[in-house]
Amino acid sequence: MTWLDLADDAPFDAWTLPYGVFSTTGEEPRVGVAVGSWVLDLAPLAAVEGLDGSHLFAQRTLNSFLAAGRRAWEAVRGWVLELVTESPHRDLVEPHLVPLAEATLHQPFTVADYVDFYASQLHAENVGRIFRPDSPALPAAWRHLPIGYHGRAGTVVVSGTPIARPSGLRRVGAPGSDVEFGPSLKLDIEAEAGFVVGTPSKLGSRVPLGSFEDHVFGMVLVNDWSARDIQAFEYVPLGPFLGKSFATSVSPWVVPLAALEPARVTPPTRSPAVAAYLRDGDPWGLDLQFEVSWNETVVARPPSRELYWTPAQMLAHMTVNGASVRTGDLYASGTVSGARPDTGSFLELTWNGSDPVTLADGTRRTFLEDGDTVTIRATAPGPNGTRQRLGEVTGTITPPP
Ligand SMILES: O=C(O)/C=C/C(=O)CC(=O)CC(=O)O
Ligand SMILES: [Ca+2]
Ligand SMILES: [Mg+2]
Repeated sequence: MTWLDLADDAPFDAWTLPYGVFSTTGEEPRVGVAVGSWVLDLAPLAAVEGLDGSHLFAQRTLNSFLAAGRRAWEAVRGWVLELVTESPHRDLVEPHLVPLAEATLHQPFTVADYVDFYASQLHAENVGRIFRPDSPALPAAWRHLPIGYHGRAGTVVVSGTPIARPSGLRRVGAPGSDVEFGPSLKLDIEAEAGFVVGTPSKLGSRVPLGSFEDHVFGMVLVNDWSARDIQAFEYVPLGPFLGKSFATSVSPWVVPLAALEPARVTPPTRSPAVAAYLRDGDPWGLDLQFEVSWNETVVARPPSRELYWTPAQMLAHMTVNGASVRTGDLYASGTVSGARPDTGSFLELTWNGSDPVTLADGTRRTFLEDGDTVTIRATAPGPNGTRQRLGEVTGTITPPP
């Protein structure tokens, strides 16, 4: 229970307590925690309290705090939970609550490497059917390992950043038609969960499943914008390149793994049995409920609980060859799709444009038009039967530069 007066429709409750970087007019960006409709300004509060770690918060990114490691994350979360739940702290805390409406939110962390997985079976099968109708829906390796590709860290942008329509080479007509250069005609979204690495691993070592929580700090919502026409032409056989590298949006608030404890579920049974390094005794399936809005019309509610691979397995896989991870690494689940229409992409929702959706204003859509706005939100089970909000990631399409 919190002493704060939280509206039912407040962006966050007093449990999730996500971290971000904010500024107010005339002041430097710094680390804050969102609670209700406020941001708790951690640096001055930690200074008043004489905490060792106060320097971690007077920073323009979360990276120093991410690098401080699991003990520090747990200690700070414990401190913040106590501040917002025990009423004697009210006089101390109140002067450091900034209304969210007055805060500018910045990119929360500097992204080191960015990897994108492909963990939703329904998504993989749908895209297989659309792009590779003459092949099996699932690639041969799909049930053996979490398939992924390396993305572009430098074009990960914070929610609200305008997304310029990319141009590239693509076929405008059927397979075999002329290849032309021009603005993408099939600009799409991908609703995903992204995981943020805090503690690095050593080159040449692995991060076993059981060490997931020692390395991964938390989760963001991701929109992996995708130009399907550019992608479909360029990506055989090396995988996504310019069709996805122009921008990937992330939510400004990083939800700590600790807040997701009540959302953990057992993932689906894997068949055939997976290799030992992917066998999870204490699994990290997550029961997230996404909601995709297209110009304010909710068009899909993709659930994540059926994802075949968990974020712990993704990390174990990413490092099984001795590749190391760094503070600020971001890796995403891949598009989260349930049965149609609850898919995490419009490629699937409109079946490659053949089955348009009607928005609340009566207009019909296949892929994104200039001026369209997409907002992805998510909720998850919280403590004691509550439901917690996990924030949102939004972006508006602007004409090609
Ligand atoms: O299956 C394909 O040909 C393409 C798949 C994607 O574009 C999805 C991707 O980026 C990975 C994911 O988000 O699941
Ligand atoms: Ca993706
Ligand atoms: Mg992308």
